[in-house]
Amino acid sequence: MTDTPSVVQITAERTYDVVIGRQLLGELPGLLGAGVRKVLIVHTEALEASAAAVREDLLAQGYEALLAVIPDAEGAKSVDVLAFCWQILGQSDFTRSDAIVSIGGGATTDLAGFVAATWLRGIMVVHIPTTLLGMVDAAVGGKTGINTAEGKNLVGAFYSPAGVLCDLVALETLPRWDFVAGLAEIIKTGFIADPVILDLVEANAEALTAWPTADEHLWGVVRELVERSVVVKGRVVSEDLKEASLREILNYGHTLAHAIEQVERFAWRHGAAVSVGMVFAAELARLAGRLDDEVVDRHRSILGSVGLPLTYRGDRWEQLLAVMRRDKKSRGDLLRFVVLEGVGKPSRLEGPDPVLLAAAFAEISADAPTSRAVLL
Ligand SMILES: NC(=O)c1ccc[n+]([C@@H]2O[C@H](COP(=O)([O-])OP(=O)(O)OC[C@H]3O[C@@H](n4cnc5c(N)ncnc54)[C@H](O)[C@@H]3O)[C@@H](O)[C@H]2O)c1
Ligand SMILES: O=C(O)C(=O)C[C@@H](O)[C@H](O)[C@H](O)COP(=O)(O)O
Ligand SMILES: [Zn+2]
Repeated sequence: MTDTPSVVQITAERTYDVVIGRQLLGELPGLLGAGVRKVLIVHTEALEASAAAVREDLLAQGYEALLAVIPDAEGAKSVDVLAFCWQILGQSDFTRSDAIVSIGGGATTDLAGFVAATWLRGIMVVHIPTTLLGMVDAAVGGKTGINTAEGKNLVGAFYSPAGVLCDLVALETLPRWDFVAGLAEIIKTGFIADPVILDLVEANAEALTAWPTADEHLWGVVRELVERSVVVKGRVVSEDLKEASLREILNYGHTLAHAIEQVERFAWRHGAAVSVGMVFAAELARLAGRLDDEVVDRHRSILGSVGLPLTYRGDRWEQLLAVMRRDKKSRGDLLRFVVLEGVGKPSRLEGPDPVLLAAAFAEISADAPTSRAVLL
């Protein structure tokens, strides 16, 4: 694998680079610039060593650098953790010329991005994603936020970072199932916009599920998957940062996924829920006469081939439906879904008949009928 970093430039609110490569932490001062004096490094305990290394580096370069240790995973995305970070910033006199650096998975970058968006109505943030999902999706594009008791990401802001450093070295320690969860968003990107991604995953499925790996070829594949996913996301958010329309395609599979996460009290990984959500969306599109069997089958085969779940328990439909009504794509009583009309051909399905929705859910419920003739 080449050691030369690749750069994807995004113009959304501001112009910034997403740098993809190895050993990139030395690039951080260049992204922060000379005007910044204080930096709050937001991280979880799992990333303590990386955060300490970044802090040492920044101190050596003359910055004042503080650490904020936040809870792991979805535990970070709460109003209490947000207030904890605000308190550190306030007590340390952070001004508009200071900055936040996040080091961690998507939960950390979502929280830290929202801290940056809200402190003094917006200070600089640089993300250093350390999960596959963070690199290909969460750290890129400026969606930030927290959960509330009523649902996932219900409070947040669109707030673009000043830069993103995807240092692939971080993936060496990423546990297999967190790596696989990241593949779900990569596969999503393949279905909505880049079929080459699907080919790459299909050709390397077995090896990808044996993560972590020392196989140089596979590292090259992972790098290409990260680059391709970031290119798609960058293109979409550069055109529609605030999700007026096009950006909704990045939400493929998420209407049901977020409901599953909520009903499961966040015991499911986001990527796993997105996997089930995409199979549901594919079934919905098929039942609505929009998508052919072949593409629906390809959802099950590719997601299943990397070990992602394809079904959900059948007895929670009413609960899921209630949560889905709070999805950000809803308009009043109108439920709206991103569906596909083919690979790379996303569209919307608005206000589907409740019978159709229930039938699509029956197809993915753990006690799903083997026949696909539910509505025929
Ligand atoms: N803002 C967006 O556009 C966007 C996009 C996709 C997902 N998200 C959000 O991202 C979150 C999911 O992100 P995630 O899958 O990265 O989960 P996560 O942030 O919960 O991280 C998963 C686990 O990996 C650990 N970890 C992180 N980096 C590691 C490393 N290098 N080595 C070992 N362990 C490491 C973490 O401690 C955690 O336990 C969800 O909250 C989701 O809503 C946001
Ligand atoms: O960037 C986007 O836009 C996305 O929808 C990407 C999703 O993968 C991500 O999970 C996002 O956080 C979901 O956003 P939400 O608006 O549905 O909360
Ligand atoms: Zn997602």
